[in-house]
Amino acid sequence: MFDRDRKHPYPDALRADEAPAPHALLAPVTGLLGTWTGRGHGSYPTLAEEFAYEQEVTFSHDGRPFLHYEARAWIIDADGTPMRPAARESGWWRMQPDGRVEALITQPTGIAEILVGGAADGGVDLATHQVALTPTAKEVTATRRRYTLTDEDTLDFRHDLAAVGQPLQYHLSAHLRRQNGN
Ligand code: HEM
Repeated sequence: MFDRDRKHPYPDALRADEAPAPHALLAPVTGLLGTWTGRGHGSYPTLAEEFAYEQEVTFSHDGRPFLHYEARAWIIDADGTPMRPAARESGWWRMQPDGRVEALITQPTGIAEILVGGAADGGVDLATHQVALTPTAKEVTATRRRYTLTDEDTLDFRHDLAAVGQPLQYHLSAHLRRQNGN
């Protein structure tokens, strides 16, 4: 049985200056390591209303040349009070030479995305390579995700979406701050 108290022999690191040392191929993305939180807005032509949300995003690594990515969001009202849980996703960003990135991201809404792109100058730009859908998932044909480190503690995020018959266009943007300590 899984022993919750057992210390994992290969824990993930949330910072570049803690063990294990980041793999050399992580160099273009070490600035992303850690936990980020902040607020964002979203809309889509098929939705009656815009929405505001709060999000927590974590990037970690275990010394190998990939990041573990985890994000969860919840809808908030105008005062910032949580209204209901929203999107969750997790995945792996496989770093290649020259800052190329191959990402695999899955969502509980039945969507599995494979994205390719690049990391350079404090920014990551990922676009759909393939999308796989479970039989009951909404139709998603493409996404584009852009992350920009505006300084070492501030991460801007924009997510474009092609879904339910609509062309690729704005779905979300958020302004995230690094959580203290990581
Ligand atoms: C921070 C992350 C996200 C938030 C807060 C968010 C929020 C929302 C909200 C509030 C809706 C309206 C339906 C509802 O109330 O549930 C929606 C619809 C939708 N979202 Fe997102 N979303 C996020 C990420 C994503 C991602 C990553 C994808 C796909 C890759 C996606 C694809 C869609 C689709 C396909 C719809 C349905 C549109 C329609 O049927 O008209 N969303 N989203």
